[in-house]
Amino acid sequence: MSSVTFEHVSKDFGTLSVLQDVHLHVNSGQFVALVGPSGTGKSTLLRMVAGLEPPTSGQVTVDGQSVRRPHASRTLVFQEHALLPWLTLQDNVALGLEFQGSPRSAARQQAVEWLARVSLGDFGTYYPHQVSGGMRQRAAIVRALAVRPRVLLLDEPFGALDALTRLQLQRELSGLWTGGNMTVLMVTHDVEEALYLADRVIVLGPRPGRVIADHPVPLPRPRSRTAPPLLTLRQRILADLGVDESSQLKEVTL
Ligand SMILES: Nc1ncnc2c1ncn2[C@@H]1O[C@H](COP(=O)(O)OP(=O)(O)OP(=O)(O)O)[C@@H](O)[C@H]1O
Repeated sequence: MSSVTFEHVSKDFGTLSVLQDVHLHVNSGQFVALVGPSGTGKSTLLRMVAGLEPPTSGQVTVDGQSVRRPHASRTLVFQEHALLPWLTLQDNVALGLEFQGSPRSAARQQAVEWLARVSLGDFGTYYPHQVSGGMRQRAAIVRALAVRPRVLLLDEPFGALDALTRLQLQRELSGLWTGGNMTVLMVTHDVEEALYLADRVIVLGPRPGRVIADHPVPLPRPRSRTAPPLLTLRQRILADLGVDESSQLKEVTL
């Protein structure tokens, strides 16, 4: 587990000011969700923690050390799964473990165990194109978890999935995270997903993105999605985002 701090972080792409003076401290072991309108720099913040994008000013630190380049202790999972198509699910998961120095047989055994934790125990020998989108995304998530990163960065990890699969994967991630000690930063457009999973929901305002609200979610897990405190928080977050409640959307995504 590691703490992550954004200290007065700003980011410009050419003349476009994307982030302005973002100040945020994420405690070691915390699960933080970032929500906000499209184009406010949420993915850019994750890429900065991953070491893929430097801030224009300010700094991003992990455990007090300035992030300068990618490191295996910080893993990024995208919306589009990034499994290697020429490897089976089992070998995809095992690969990261082998990079870390596990002997091949031990890595493959661990990969089987990880896949079983997300109901993919019977699919280890399948190639990515032979399984569904939800199954691929599950495999991508356990591939990231298997190497036991200190910081897990999730960029709309369930965004491309149908609603039912998304709910199922949210439940699985909640279970996996409770058992694994790591710091998680997750970007999502789904306020309910943020409230179901996170310890804290950070709201970014319109571009140039900055933190406009920071809501703790003081509920133990597993959570009921309809718990009254969550519904109250949801209303507050939607108000922060300027979403009109009268639209009566059953499931609100931004
Ligand atoms: N490498 C880049 N070069 C130029 N512009 C970029 C680059 N990366 C991001 N941007 C711009 O920065 C802005 C913020 O992008 P980013 O993907 O971080 O936003 P976001 O909040 O994650 O958006 P969304 O919610 O739509 O995914 C966008 O206008 C995007 O075009």
